[in-house]
Amino acid sequence: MTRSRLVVLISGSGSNLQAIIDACQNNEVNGEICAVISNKADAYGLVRAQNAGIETAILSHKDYPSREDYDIELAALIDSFNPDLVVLAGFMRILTPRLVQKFKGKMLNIHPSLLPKYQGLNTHQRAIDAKDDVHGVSVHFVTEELDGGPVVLQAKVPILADDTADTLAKRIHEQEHVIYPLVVKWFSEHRLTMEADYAVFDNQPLPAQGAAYPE
Ligand SMILES: Nc1nc2c(c(=O)[nH]1)N[C@@H](CN(C=O)c1ccc(C(=O)N[C@@H](CCC(=O)O)C(=O)O)cc1)CN2
Ligand SMILES: NCC(=O)N[C@@H]1O[C@H](COP(=O)([O-])[O-])[C@@H](O)[C@H]1O
Repeated sequence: MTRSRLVVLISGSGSNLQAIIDACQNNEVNGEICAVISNKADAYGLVRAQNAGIETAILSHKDYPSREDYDIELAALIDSFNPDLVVLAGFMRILTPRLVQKFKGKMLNIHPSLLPKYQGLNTHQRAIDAKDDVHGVSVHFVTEELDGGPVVLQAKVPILADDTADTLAKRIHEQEHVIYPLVVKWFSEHRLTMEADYAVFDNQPLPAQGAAYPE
């Protein structure tokens, strides 16, 4: 089966990018990352991509007068790699409806909350401040509504009494690196559609290789 062409967008450390790089390199995912695009020149994820021999591009939003102008350029850059899937992995820019519509159904994002709770930023601290006992992470399709697209897979993580945003984020990151490659794998095997509702994993043991995806 032809490998899915992936373009990954980042703004920072790129640990989710690294998880997907590793999953592609060990053939857990039938995909190849054609390019990594960052809006930040100092994103460590660019180093991760270069170390893996993956083409990188920097497109700074600060170089454009408006969000629309930036997204026109970003859409053209993404398109130039002819992706089957666009993966937002810590990409910290809100995308305009025009760009979202161009890639709708083949653009995923990972968000550090159990959507629809805590859309937006600073989710870990907000969950702690609300005295929630459970938090988590969601992989969802990207739509015009910020963090409002159909959720594909979530992982739940308990909030411990002595948790800080940093200690909670560390445990959430661990689950991110499990579920994001899994969802990318399902997409590369043509098993996902925006129209379906998928299950939520309560961090149960993940399906055996090749098992059916959520009922
Ligand atoms: N149209 C959409 N765009 C984006 C989505 C989406 O679902 N629909 N997901 C986000 C990812 N994201 C949370 O998961 C997110 C990223 C960035 C922001 C934000 O407020 N960005 C600010 C700048 C913040 C900064 O530079 O640190 C901004 O764009 O002005 C909120 C949520 C990606 N885009
Ligand atoms: N709103 C988007 C958002 O906050 N995404 C979050 O950014 C981090 C990126 O880490 P990484 O650069 O190490 O993959 C991840 O925790 C991801 O959930």
